[in-house]
Amino acid sequence: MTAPARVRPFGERLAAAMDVHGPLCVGIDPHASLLDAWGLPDDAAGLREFAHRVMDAVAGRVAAVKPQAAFFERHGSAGVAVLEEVVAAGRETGTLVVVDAKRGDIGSTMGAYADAFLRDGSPLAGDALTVSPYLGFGSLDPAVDLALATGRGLFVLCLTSNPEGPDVQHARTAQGVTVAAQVAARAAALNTGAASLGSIGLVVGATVGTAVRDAGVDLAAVAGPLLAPGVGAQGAGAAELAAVFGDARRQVLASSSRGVLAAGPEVGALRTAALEASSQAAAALR
Ligand SMILES: O=c1ccn([C@@H]2O[C@H](COP(=O)(O)O)[C@@H](O)[C@H]2O)c(=O)[nH]1
Repeated sequence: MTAPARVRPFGERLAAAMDVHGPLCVGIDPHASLLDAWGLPDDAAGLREFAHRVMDAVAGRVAAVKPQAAFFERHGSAGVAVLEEVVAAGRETGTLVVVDAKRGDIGSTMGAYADAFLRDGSPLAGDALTVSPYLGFGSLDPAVDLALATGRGLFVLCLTSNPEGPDVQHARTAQGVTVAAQVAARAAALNTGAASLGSIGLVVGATVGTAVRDAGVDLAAVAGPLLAPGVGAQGAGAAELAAVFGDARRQVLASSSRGVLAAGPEVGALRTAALEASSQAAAALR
């Protein structure tokens, strides 16, 4: 009997993509204001044109794209269909797709989210999904299991880029460690034995300043990818990336949405902005 083909883990695929293209993820966040600035209607047709222009500009040229599910869901089922098209375009062009849906629920419901976003054959299943551990890290088990079984990945919210995050993430558990440090330790345990990067990553905002140190989070020990939103529109740049991530900088996938999308609507201008952001991230993180 032949052994089943081994699926290549997400972490390995992401490490390879970052080696080729640099450490940038382009966020696809079709804000109503951006649709307007691009001369597109704030409806599913406008959304579709926007999303395809971004994919035309960056697919095969950056390590990953990150469609923000909320901006697709606000257009109802027609918007979700466009999200499915983005996922399909990523598959067709060999571009990794991180679906930023930040799912998190009790374990039994988490199984259904995993089925939607991480199961082979699901039209919403990209290469990785953002998830929230704030119903308890163990509630994510169905997503962890399915991601690892299908060669997909997770990015678990750890230290988010918004100013409200520390209220929860810097709080201390009964064991005396911060919530963020505990999230990081759980991710590290899941990446034990991974060949290059593990497939269970964290979200750590590039805007968090000294929070990694303040909250006692050991990012290098995670041995998985670190998705770093906050680059561009939220104010972080090369200096912040280098300062926040220190010794863990080789694990970082910097993420910029509006910072790149503001260059639209022309495909060439979007591509130039993305490649420039990618070079800057590479220089900051090398
Ligand atoms: O801590 C987090 C987690 C996720 N995000 C998401 O990233 C983008 C940021 O967009 P910009 O236009 O580059 O500011 C957006 O989809 C957020 O939901 C984050 O910003 N911070």
